[in-house]
Amino acid sequence: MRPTHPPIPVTILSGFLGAGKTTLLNQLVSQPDLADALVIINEFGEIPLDHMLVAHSTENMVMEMSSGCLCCNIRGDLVKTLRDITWRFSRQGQRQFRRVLIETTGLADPASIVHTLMTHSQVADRYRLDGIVTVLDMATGQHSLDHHSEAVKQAAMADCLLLAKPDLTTAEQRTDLYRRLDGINPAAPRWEIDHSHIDAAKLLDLGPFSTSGKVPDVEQWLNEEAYAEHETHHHEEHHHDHDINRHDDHIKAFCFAIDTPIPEDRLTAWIDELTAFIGSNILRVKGLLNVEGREHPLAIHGVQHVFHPPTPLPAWPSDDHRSRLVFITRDIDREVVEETLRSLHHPMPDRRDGP
Ligand SMILES: Nc1nc2c(ncn2[C@@H]2O[C@H](COP(=O)(O)OP(=O)(O)OP(=O)(O)O)[C@@H](O)[C@H]2O)c(=O)[nH]1
Repeated sequence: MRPTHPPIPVTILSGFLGAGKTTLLNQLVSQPDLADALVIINEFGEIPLDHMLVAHSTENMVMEMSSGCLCCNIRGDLVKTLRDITWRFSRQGQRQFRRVLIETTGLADPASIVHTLMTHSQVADRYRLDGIVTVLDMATGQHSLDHHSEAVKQAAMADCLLLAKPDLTTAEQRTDLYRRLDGINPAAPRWEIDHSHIDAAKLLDLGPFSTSGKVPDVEQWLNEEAYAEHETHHHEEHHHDHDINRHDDHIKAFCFAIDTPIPEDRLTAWIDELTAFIGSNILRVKGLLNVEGREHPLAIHGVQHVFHPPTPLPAWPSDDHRSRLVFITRDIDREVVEETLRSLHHPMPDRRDGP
């Protein structure tokens, strides 16, 4: 039977080894905004050290998953944990938490957790992804991005980037990292967190869903202006034969706008086509769509070949009623995605970056 409660928002906290996730978590869980959050921690090794650190510092309920890497072999454990916590952490039939935070290991691929959340029959109805928050060490971030594709993927998929250890970072390192992140993930808000200080509210309600009566900031969620700006700069830099993103050339970020309303059946066919042919190389796709016969927009978002079902929004966020889509891809050029979009409409999409 389908549960009648609204799905529980899940925040995924990712970040490369030693980036500062646990320090951040210890600071976050003492904040009132996370008083109703259940934290799930996954850590390598026999001794769940991180678990103890958090448990001793707060009164929040904390779960620990069995040791192993969340990205590969224990998705079954994640399903079991997500399934069981709803009754294990209930009192008199009342669930004692309203949201979940999952801290992943430094090597985890966030996509794997998102897939479990969105597709597994035992959890997909009960939970929804609220956002992927990625912590990046500002001092060593360049090195991690140079040498570890996991770090690039974690940064590219993020809805929000937390830049840790600014006190250990030179002005030059900071500038270089920001420029590089402009290429990998131009739109995610970036917050520098000195000794993990950040208001937890900035990391919550990052998706296109309304929670606790709050109207979601869909414009901020999509932020297609950041993609358009990035494409323009990227093009100009190529023009001047100076590509600051040379190490990340396989990551592409771009956006499209479509002027005419999309027939709903074509939208379904397009999602199928996209996921079947290039799904695994789409790190992130988000869209606000004007669908024929609907007064209000549909929000879509996907991570690799998994799409969240299109979500009707209560209103357009502005007077701009065009469909807008943003993509972060790996080894997939803009033109390839553009070609698939032909099926959605007859005139070609407005190419927002000019050339
Ligand atoms: N100087 C400085 N050190 C920090 C800051 N934030 C975290 N650290 C330190 O960075 C180290 C790594 O932090 P952790 O929170 O353990 O990092 P993690 O991402 O959980 O690490 P793993 O679990 O190993 O992946 C710790 O020694 C922290 O004290 C900061 O803003 N400034």
